[in-house]
Order: sequence, then C-alpha cells, then structure tokens
Amino acid sequence: MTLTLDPENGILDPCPQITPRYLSDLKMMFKDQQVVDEILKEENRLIYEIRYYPFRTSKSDMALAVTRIFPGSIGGEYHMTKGHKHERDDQPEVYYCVKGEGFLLLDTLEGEFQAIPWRAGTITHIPPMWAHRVINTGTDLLVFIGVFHLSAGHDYEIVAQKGFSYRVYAVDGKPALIRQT
Ligand SMILES: O=P(O)(O)OC[C@H]1O[C@](O)(CO)[C@@H](O)[C@@H]1O
Ligand SMILES: [Fe+2]
Repeated sequence: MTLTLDPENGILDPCPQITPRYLSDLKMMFKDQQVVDEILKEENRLIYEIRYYPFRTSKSDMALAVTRIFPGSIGGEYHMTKGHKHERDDQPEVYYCVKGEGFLLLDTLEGEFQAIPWRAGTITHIPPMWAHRVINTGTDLLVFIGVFHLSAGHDYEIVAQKGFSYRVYAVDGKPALIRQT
C-alpha cells in the first residue's frame, strides 16, 4: 500500500479516517480553565486534526497518523496534542516532523522528562512507557507523522490525572518551558 502526503498542508491521500480535536476535546489539558471557558462561550476552536491510515496484513498491524496542529495559544499556552501513553507497555512509536516548529514532550509521569526541540526533518523514537505530546510554537501549521502498532492503545486518563512536568508558554513571543508543581 502506498500513500501520498502533501508536506505543505499535511493532507494524506487516501485517508479513510479524519479525527478532529476541538478545544472541548482537550479542555482539561490546558492550565487556565477560566480562559478555556471564555473561549468556549464564543467558539469551539479546532486545535488539530489526525489523518489516519491502518496497514493490516494477515500477520501484522501498523498504523500511520498524520497530525496537523494549527498555530495559536490558550491563556498563553501554545496549541498542543492531548498527549497519551500507550496502553501496552512494550509499544514504542516513531514521530517525524514534516513541517513547522515546536517541541515534543516526553514524560514517564514518574519523574523523568525531556523536551525535544522540533523542526521540519526531526525524527524522534518514543520508547515504550513514555507519555508524548507535541506543541506547536510557530506561526504556521505543524505537521507530523506517527507510526505505531494498531494494538498499542492510548491511555489519556493517566495524562489527565498526572499531567506533564512542564508546560510550554509564549513569553515575550518566545517559547518558555514552565515547570508544573
Ligand atoms: O492521541 P493524541 O494525543 O491526540 O495525539 C495524536 C497523535 O498520536 C497518535 O495517537 C499516535 O500515537 C496519532 O493518532 C496522532 O499522530
Ligand atoms: Fe502514541
């Protein structure tokens, strides 16, 4: 099976499934709940979209997902993915930044943390058991590809409960990592 990706806009062809993530879908992930509620009174902003393709054979499963994160911020905190840990503890993932700039946050949620600066061309291996979240700190789209096993599973609950160790804010127009206590 062969797919085509437009690197300028992150559109995948063919693409059997598109998952939009609106502010209402990740409202608990942002720190400033008052600002979230104020924005939601006006509009349910589209933060990012996932274009997904499952590769299945009789002996294997893999998935490819292309995510487009729109630029912007919520209470000074840059637009980001919800973030998750894989349910299976033996499942890594490879992320490839196709366009844009930002950070990939990796967190064991048990004391270890890394913030990896991202730009077009950056490829990062996410080891099993590390929660992962992508932040768009640019003024344009951030597009990345994720490749993982379909059986990996997604645990969002643990991220909602424990949170990442750092948040990424725009401070004087530049990204700053702020430790969470
Ligand atoms: O699942 P989240 O946190 O919304 O992040 C989206 C990205 O992570 C994945 O879930 C893959 O682990 C992809 O579907 C997508 O590229
Ligand atoms: Fe993942």
